[in-house]
Parts: sequence; C-alpha cells; structure tokens
Amino acid sequence: MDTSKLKITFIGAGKMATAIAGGLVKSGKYTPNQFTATDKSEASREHFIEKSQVTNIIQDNIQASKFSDVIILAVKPQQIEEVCKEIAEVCHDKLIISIAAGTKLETFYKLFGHKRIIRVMPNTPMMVGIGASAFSMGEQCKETDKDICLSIFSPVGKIHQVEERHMDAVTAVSGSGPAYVFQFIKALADAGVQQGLQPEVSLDLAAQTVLGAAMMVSLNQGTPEELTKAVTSPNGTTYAALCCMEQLQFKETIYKFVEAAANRSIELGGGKPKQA
Ligand SMILES: NC(=O)C1=CN([C@@H]2O[C@H](COP(=O)(O)OP(=O)(O)OC[C@H]3O[C@@H](n4cnc5c(N)ncnc54)[C@H](O)[C@@H]3O)[C@@H](O)[C@H]2O)C=CC1
Ligand SMILES: O=C(O)[C@@H]1CCC=N1
Repeated sequence: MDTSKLKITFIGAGKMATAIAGGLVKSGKYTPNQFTATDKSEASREHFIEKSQVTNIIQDNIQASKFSDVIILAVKPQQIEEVCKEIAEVCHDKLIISIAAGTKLETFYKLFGHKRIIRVMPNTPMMVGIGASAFSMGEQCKETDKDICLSIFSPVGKIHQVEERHMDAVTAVSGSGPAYVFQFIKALADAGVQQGLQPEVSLDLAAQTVLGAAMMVSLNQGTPEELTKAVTSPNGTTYAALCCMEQLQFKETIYKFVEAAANRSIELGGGKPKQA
C-alpha cells in the first residue's frame, strides 16, 4: 500500500516509540515528517529526537492526535486510561494502535466508544530492523487497517496475526524476550571471561553466536533439535555442556520465567494469573 501520505502520532515517545519510529525512518519506508510524537518528559523527548530523527514532538496529546490518521498508544499500561480519556474526543475517525502490555481490546472499546483498534505487541529490536511483533484486530477494523498495521510493523521485522487470548503469551515470548537474550549474552560473555578471555572479545563472540544461531533457525536451516545435533559430537564438549544444562533444569527454568511474564501480562489486563 502507498504509505507516503500516512500521518502517524505516537502518544508517549519512550523506548518503544523510539524503536518503532527510528526503525521505520532507517528502513526508508517512512520519512520523519510523517510522524508526530508527544511526551511529558523532556529527557524522553530529547532521546526520541536523537535516536529516531523525528523532530515533530510536542506536549499536547489532543493537538498531536487531531491531524493524524493513526494514533499509536505507547505509554505504560498504567497511563493508558488517562491518555485515552484525554484524546477520545478527537479520535472518532482514527485507527488506534496500542502497544501496551496487557491492556485488552475490550478496555479500548469502552475508552474510545468505537472498535477500530489494533492491539500490537512489538519488541525493541525493531530499532535495527529485526523486530518480532504480533497483533490482534478490533471488531470494527477495516481490511485496509490491517494493511496499515502491516505497513508499520513489517518493514522493521516479522509480524504475526494472533487471537487476542494469545497476546499474554506473545508478550512473554517476544515482547519481553530481548531482555532474556541480553541476559544470556551477558552471562555467556562473563563465563568466557571467567575462562580467561578478554571481555570485549568474549562479548563479541557471545553476541555473534546468538545472532548466527538465530539466523540459522530463522532461515530454516533445520529445527533447533537438528541444529543442536549438528553441533554435538559424541562425548565431545557440547555434549558435556548439554548434560550439565539438563541437570540444572535449563528448560524448566525458561518455562518458569516465561510463565512469570505471561502472568504479569494477565494481571496488567485486569485478569487473574494462571496457577502453576
Ligand atoms: N520497552 C519494550 O521493550 C516494550 C514495551 N511495550 C509497551 O510499550 C509501552 C511503552 O513502553 P516503553 O516505551 O518501554 O516505556 P517508556 O517509559 O520508555 O515510554 C513511555 C513514555 O510515555 C511518556 N508519558 C507518560 N505519560 C504520558 C502522557 N500522559 N502523555 C504523553 N506521554 C506520556 C513517558 O514520559 C515516557 O517517555 C508500554 O505500554 C509497554 O508495555 C511493548 C513491547 C515492548
Ligand atoms: O516489561 C514490560 O512490561 C514491557 C512489555 C514487553 C516488554 N516490555
């Protein structure tokens, strides 16, 4: 679709809005002047301008919403209600996209008095064009609204449509996921230092290893099981490490922290976390 005339406003110009706008400008699919952003914090406004190249940033949410086709709600879940109540009067004819964790479509239907809402869960690697997002469509969205959503999130990564009941799981896997991977890279690099490597060499080897392994899965070079097998020589070094991982219940540990994130997403949406 032709997105060259699309006007998009971010309400909240924090880390995630910066990643989306910055990634889209870098992709060349959008120009900085197609975006407007608002933020109450001067530090956030300065950071957004520096990282995204978008300079059209103000403090007035109503003014910023009035003249845009699409409003992306990028404040914390705790600020969503206040912000929606503030801008609802100028958003009757606008496509609303929320990226807030937990907050349900049903909540937005009540706050805006219409159902032309899309709930998206993106992640920060959008900033470098390798994001992972999923979305659920509100009941009054037009087919062209889906095209608009794809035109915003697909130039900077992969995107899947999911049923809204799966959004808590998406949030726990790919929304929060970059943080788990950063922790893994840091721990792998620190372990290398413990084994005698220089810190910068170890960090580079760890990050490049995660990048390469993820690319192999992403490019369908094999399933994670097959690819693991190809690294593992009988009674070799990888085998020794994998035995240790199993003993330490590596997989079960991951299940547990992903469950903690999903439960928090359920809570943020006003629901009751599932019992383990
Ligand atoms: N950071 C991440 O990796 C991801 C975040 N999200 C969601 O994105 C949303 C934003 O998260 P972040 O960017 O991390 O938070 P952030 O704290 O970096 O950004 C939120 C911004 O909203 C501003 N703000 C607060 N009240 C406002 C108001 N009334 N009007 C205008 N601006 C206001 C704050 O000053 C802040 O700069 C959250 O709802 C979060 O659940 C979703 C996926 C990933
Ligand atoms: O931590 C959070 O609540 C947000 C949602 C997904 C990633 N960051």
